[in-house]
Amino acid sequence: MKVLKFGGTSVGSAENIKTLLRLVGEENLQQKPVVVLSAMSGVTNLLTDAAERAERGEDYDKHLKDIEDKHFAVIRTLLPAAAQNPVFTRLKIFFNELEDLLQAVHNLKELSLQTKDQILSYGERCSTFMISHIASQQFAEAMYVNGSEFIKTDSNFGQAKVDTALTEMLIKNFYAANKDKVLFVTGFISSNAAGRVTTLGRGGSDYTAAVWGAALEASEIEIWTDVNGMMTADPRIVKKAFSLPELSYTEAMELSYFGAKVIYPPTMIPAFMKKIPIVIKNTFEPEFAGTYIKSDVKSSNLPIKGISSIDHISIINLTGSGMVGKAGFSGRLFSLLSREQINVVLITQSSSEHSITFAVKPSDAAHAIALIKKEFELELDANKLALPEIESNLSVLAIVGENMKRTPGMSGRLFSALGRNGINVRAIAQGSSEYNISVIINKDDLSKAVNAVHDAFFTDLKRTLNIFCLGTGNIGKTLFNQLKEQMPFLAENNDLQVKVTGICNTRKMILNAEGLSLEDWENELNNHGEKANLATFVEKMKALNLPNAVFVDNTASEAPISFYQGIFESSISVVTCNKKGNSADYAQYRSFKDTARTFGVDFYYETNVGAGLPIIRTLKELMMSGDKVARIEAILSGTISYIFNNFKGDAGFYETVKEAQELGYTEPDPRDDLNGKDFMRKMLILARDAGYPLEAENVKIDNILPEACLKAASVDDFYKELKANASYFEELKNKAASEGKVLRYIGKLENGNVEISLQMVDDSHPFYMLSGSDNIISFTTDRYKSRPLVVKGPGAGAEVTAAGVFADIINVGTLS
Ligand SMILES: NC(=O)c1ccc[n+]([C@@H]2O[C@H](COP(=O)([O-])OP(=O)(O)OC[C@H]3O[C@@H](n4cnc5c(N)ncnc54)[C@H](O)[C@@H]3O)[C@@H](O)[C@H]2O)c1
Ligand SMILES: N[C@@H](CCO)C(=O)O
Ligand code: NA
Repeated sequence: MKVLKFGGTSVGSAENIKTLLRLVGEENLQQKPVVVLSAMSGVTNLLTDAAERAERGEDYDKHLKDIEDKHFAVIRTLLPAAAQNPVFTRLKIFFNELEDLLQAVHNLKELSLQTKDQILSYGERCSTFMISHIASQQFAEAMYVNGSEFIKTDSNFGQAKVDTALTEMLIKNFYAANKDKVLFVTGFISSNAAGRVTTLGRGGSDYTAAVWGAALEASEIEIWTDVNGMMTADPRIVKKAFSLPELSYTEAMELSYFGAKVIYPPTMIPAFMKKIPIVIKNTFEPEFAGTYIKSDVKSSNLPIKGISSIDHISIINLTGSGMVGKAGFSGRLFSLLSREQINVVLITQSSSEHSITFAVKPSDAAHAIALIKKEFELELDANKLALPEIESNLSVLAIVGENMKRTPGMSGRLFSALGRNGINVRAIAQGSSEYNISVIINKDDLSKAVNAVHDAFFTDLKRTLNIFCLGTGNIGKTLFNQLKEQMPFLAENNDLQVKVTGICNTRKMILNAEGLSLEDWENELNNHGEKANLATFVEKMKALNLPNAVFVDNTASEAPISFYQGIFESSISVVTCNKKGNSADYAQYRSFKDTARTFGVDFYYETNVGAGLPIIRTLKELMMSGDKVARIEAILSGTISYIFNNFKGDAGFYETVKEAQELGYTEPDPRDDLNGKDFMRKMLILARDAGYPLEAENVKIDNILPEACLKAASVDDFYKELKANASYFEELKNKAASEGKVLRYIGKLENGNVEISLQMVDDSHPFYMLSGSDNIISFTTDRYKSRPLVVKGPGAGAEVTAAGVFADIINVGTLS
């Protein structure tokens, strides 16, 4: 059987409670799970506030009312009218008791820890009672359990210590007598020998789950929260942080000791003692595997598991000859602090024993100094000890992982990353277990430091790219073939692995964090994929939260564009051959670039212009190196180029267009090529990259088609009209030929103006000599003034386009 614990957010609203019950329903109900619940989010704070207000003699009615409303709204939403009454009645009894207690505090102006525990207990009791009743609509065997009756503790109110033997016996007996029930147990609360309510302190509901799990030898303890498990670093600081699939208990404790609030370390101890795996799962992304904390973790190639940090600490320095050789000095110091409940975060001592530095919470620092002055009065008076000094505005950063022990060079890597980034280290401590190396740095440097250290330790991973591919047409398919061919070479020569972790087309989609087989992807997608839904695909991609993720858009659709923004914001790079994004409104183009930059990810779209030809890149490098673009002249429609190069002699126009389509040069809809729209998009993107904030309507286009072709409502009609208008095209061709010229469709950008025109050029024109689907682009710049820089070659076709997409993908994370 399993123990499932749901935290405050998971029970925080009607919607979330429904999700929670669905998750419980998906369990194997043959072996009844035990469900441990927290108070609804916000309620514990409201209760604390109310109690403190009462103590000060202030009004607390609004707090009570808020708590009541929160619960009653859920009852009205999730229970049918007929079933509401008993729950309302019971909760009203709870609220009356609570009001009496608060009234008593108000009268006495005194709030003992014992009374406070009693008051707080109503948070868990209300939520759990209510939810167990909602659950009973779904499973008849749902039962409310006041957990305080089964977890027996000492009388240390606020942070009680569990009597394990007695507790385990009580839980076992109770469970045995109620084996057929799904127990909904209040987290956090317990009771002492006299039956008074006690509480288990911070992270108390996790602790409840661990205690029940250990007593019942559960197969697993699932902690359902609102994040995707434990991550390599605080994701608010490190955008590239990713979820860890597995951790040992020690690693999890070290990681969460500093910062990672996912689970409170002591709560793991009961599970650790009985080797029961703890799984951290996300209620809002249940399909995400989460983090397993267990004893037999698979060996991992990660040098460290993560970086944890404490945002704000103070350090206290003690120096003086009084410490030298005095066994027991540090003993006296630290037992004093522990007696006074001051938590010492970290200690370093110089080898000369001349000084001791230790870190505490800033709010404890002044108290610690006062205690030291009193305890060491004699030493201070005799000048054997200097007055203790406090330094504030500091942070702790720690790297954690069991592999450190076996791997030399770990601290070297840590300190060189800090050094390279100009971060000053105030103090260092290495846990004797070698699971943890901690440094104290300035608070202002914390974010930079954690990011730099994350990069330094997880760069190997950078070499695995996880790609999510949209579109399996002409370009998408060719890309997969190229990837398959090239994979062994990349692994061998570039330490690079490209994993296809998702594929989606208009019909089907499939995702797999392990990577999909490139031999068999088509069969996998068609036979094991689910029905395609782009929004779901993107959500699932984000949920997988893989490092170095790249979203590859190989469609010609508008649909994916609206997702780019959110994808960048999830720190995922985008590679696209789809021009629709960059050629829609300027504001959107701008926002894509800015967002990608803010989130430190890449946005590559080389194939938007001239397929695989290095055009976007060339322009970018010209601009970055300070050159100024005076003029761009270009032929950028591979399709029209092919048509003009092959529509000669006896060849018909219609047949030539068909050929271009069969050769894979045209857009999925060839009208986009012939009406100049595709060319317009490319010119617009170039102009924007060259620094002009233009819109599509600013581009002047010469039309090369007769009216009837332009108006064709479908591709079939379009081809019919091309046939019917054969003479129009013949005339064009003959006119050019009679003058010894060729037809060229040429785009020009000059002084922020863009136009595309149909021209007849003779052999003195640089664009005269072209063949196949060639594109040509000439950049006239400050530096390339009298003779322009020219890029020329095939600018359409599946192989060259897929190759351009491929190159963009492998550049992710490596080019700036
Ligand atoms: N052909 C070229 O030479 C060339 C050159 C440069 C750029 N491009 C660009 O490449 C892109 C793809 O062209 P293609 O010839 O491979 O097209 P295609 O029609 O052969 O394939 C498009 C694929 O996208 C999928 N798709 C469409 N809308 C989708 C959606 N909303 N969600 C998920 N999947 C969707 C389709 O199922 C199909 O698999 C186009 O944007 C084109 O402009 C092509
Ligand atoms: N259809 C496009 C493909 C390259 O973007 C062309 O003919 O140029
Ligand atoms: Na290109």
